[in-house]
Amino acid sequence: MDRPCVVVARESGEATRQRLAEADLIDREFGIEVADGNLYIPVTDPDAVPEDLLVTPRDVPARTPQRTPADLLGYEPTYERLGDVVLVDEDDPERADEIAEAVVESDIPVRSVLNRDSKVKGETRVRDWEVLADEDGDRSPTETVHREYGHEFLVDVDEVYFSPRLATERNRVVEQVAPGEHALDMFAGVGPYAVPMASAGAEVVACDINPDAIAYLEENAERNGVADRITTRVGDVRALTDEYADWADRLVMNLPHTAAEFADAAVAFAGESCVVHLYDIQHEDDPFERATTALEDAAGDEYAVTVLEERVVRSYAPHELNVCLDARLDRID
Ligand SMILES: C[S@@+](CC[C@H](N)C(=O)[O-])C[C@H]1O[C@@H](n2cnc3c(N)ncnc32)[C@H](O)[C@@H]1O
Repeated sequence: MDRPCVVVARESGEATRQRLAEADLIDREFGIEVADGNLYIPVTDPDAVPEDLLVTPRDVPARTPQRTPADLLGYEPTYERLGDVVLVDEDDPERADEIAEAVVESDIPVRSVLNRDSKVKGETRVRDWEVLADEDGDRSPTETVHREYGHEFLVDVDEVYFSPRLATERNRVVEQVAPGEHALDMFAGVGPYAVPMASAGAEVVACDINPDAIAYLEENAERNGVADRITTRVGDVRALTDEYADWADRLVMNLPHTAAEFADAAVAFAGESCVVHLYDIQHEDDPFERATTALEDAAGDEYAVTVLEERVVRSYAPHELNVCLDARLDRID
């Protein structure tokens, strides 16, 4: 029987599949079909599909039902998938073990199950993990390959900060990048902004204080074929203000809680006209005030600050929001 499917060229298939998955539009009762260089992705609600995608009827095969951890447990556990690693956030050790066992027994592809063992810590924002299950003793249970909007990232959550939850937000920023622009990723991690910005044609400088993050970023630049467009630096990004003074057309400042303290460095990096994506975590009452004020104070009468977008990325804690301020700095002659 025909089902509504998004049809897309195979090269853009993974990026489209991810967009549809994030919008929760994939009809998981049917399989994705590859034919004639195209992917046919069954969707639950054709009217909700973004207008730039084409929907067509197609007789795609029904999927054999998969056993999920929830089927085995009788309740819906909370977990995130990062490549073939499953990340659990469970305080009760018995319940954590029960979830890990169900995850391994289920039909989801998994190599290891990790439980959060601390909050993110210190400058590098890395947390401790407890290994609950490790199905392949030959590889590190904390290292995996994560795929996001057509790019792949090798990441070890024991060595570097990484969150798969920001995929849509990162793509929103990357979609604004123009070929040839200078983009400086001030807190780059393993490169989930830097690598796709380079793929979009930007000349990228990526900095991180964590040497392991930069080692992974360099590996990820190679994996995604953009190593020639990314320059890396290890250390406090403020040490680069002379080397990259007046250089940037775009700045990514993804160090929520503290990025606003780096507004002076951002102004030093800014060229004639520079778009800044400044992330913050603030109370819901006025979540953009601190970032806006910090940029305006740092800009002084050297740059005009125009707010382009005030975006709520996600809820962080009760009454606290993770937000992104998009602003443009234009030099005043
Ligand atoms: C929240 S993580 C974001 C990483 C990456 N942008 C992402 O989306 O996955 C912030 C990163 O900033 C780095 N960092 C912290 N302080 C820094 C500093 N002063 N200069 C450069 N990097 C810094 C940390 O090591 C960490 O990798």
